[in-house]
Amino acid sequence: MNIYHISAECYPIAKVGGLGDVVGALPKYQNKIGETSSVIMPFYNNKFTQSHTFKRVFSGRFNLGRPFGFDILTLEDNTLGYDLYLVHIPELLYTDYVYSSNDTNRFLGFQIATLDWLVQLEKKPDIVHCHDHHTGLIPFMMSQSYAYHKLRTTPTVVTIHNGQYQGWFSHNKIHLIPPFDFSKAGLLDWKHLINPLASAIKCAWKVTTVSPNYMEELKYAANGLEDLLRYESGKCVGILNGIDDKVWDPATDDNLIQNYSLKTVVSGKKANKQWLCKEFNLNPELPLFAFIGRLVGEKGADLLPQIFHNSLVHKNLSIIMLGSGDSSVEHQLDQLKYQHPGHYNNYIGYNERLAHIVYAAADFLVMPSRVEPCGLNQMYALRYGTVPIVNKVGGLKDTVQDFDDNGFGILHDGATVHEGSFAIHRAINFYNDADRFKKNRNLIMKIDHSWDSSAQAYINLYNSLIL
Ligand SMILES: Nc1ncnc2c1ncn2[C@@H]1O[C@H](COP(=O)(O)OP(=O)(O)O[C@H]2O[C@H](CO)[C@@H](O)[C@H](O)[C@H]2O)[C@@H](O)[C@H]1O
Repeated sequence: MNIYHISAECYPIAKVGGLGDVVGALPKYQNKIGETSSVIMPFYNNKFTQSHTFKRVFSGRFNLGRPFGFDILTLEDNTLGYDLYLVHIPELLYTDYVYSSNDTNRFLGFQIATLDWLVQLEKKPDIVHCHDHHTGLIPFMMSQSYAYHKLRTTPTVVTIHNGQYQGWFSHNKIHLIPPFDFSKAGLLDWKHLINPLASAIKCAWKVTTVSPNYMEELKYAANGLEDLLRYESGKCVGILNGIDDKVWDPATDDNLIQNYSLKTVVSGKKANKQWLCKEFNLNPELPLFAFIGRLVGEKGADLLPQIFHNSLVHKNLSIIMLGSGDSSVEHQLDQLKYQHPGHYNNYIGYNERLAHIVYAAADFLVMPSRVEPCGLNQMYALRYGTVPIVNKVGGLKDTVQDFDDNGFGILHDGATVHEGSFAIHRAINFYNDADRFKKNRNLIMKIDHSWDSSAQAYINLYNSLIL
């Protein structure tokens, strides 16, 4: 089967968050099963594109108010485990960032150029798999735009990684979408705006999201799309994300200060913890708690300053925070450095290598998310022998069970300061029960969250669409 994943992010080419991880891993595992799975993404101006060489496989021009030229590039010396195609539109996409506050034209251009290329391929795609709203107009264009008539019978799948972001824009840009029968314009609309995510839900053959529990939650809280998701529930399914267990393996991860396996976990985690604590002036003798992620409301980031402060006053833990986002949360967190020297520190920004070291060094990872479609951090934590402390939502509920309930992590019921602080208190008691904590660490490192079974679940879904 010839599968094309279309996405704004793909690790290691360009990653802002979990979308990049998923698109960088899923095709690799689908190829392992024996399918032909490729990725199409924008050609950004970044470290990866500057340090690799590419060859052109197609050139074209499209109209977006005025003509734009574009090239489809492919990677020379590709060791990614899947074919990679980059859409190079110098005037729209060749930027040193992935997202900005004004992305409508950028991602419209990306989608149009992608289809202009796909439609003229001799070997038609068997499946077009779109990820998030940046590629959400593709199912509409494939089924309605005259220019893509040849792709009308190609099944489309859309995966919602985050239903909060929908990419809406005004109807006065409708003329930028390649011509279609105007009586079908309703397929683009949601609440008087063109809503790419809503359009994808209406037009794709199947809609998936990244955990079964989040699929259920979306029917009641989807930033305005609840009714639509309930109405379309017959074609919706939740498939739990996996992790790339080649990239995320403490035994081989070359980001780490010291590698470790199940056998060497005690000394290995200790070496990483000591390095990190020295680097960030933290006490390595105390249990180390970590947060990694975007500092936004969905992640419960606004709760962190108070949760951390409540815990830090007892002086019985160290905390490292790695993330960026809301500037007032960044500022409040940064202040904790001065209030709790030796016990709290942070890195405000994005740092892939440091994230790997933090997963390895920490004893606990906190995730007080209000919304968490799947969450990858808790799965990385488990693989690195770090106990996740999570609010019981979305995919966190699907992947973490409480240690007091025959499980291995810490669950709290609600994204509140009280719940988050009390969970840390429980974690410290757990840590002090050294035998139980050690046994638990061995158990969590063995949990298999690799992509194998979910990659197969997607293949089964595609098969159900191929007539
Ligand atoms: N400052 C920083 N420095 C270095 N690395 C950082 C970082 N901040 C975050 N990361 C990394 O980015 C990734 C975040 O993944 P998540 O799944 O938690 O988040 P995200 O909300 O972006 O994704 C959305 O899509 C994914 C994929 O479907 C869903 O799991 C998730 O619930 C949904 O919100 C992890 O690899 C993490 O280590």
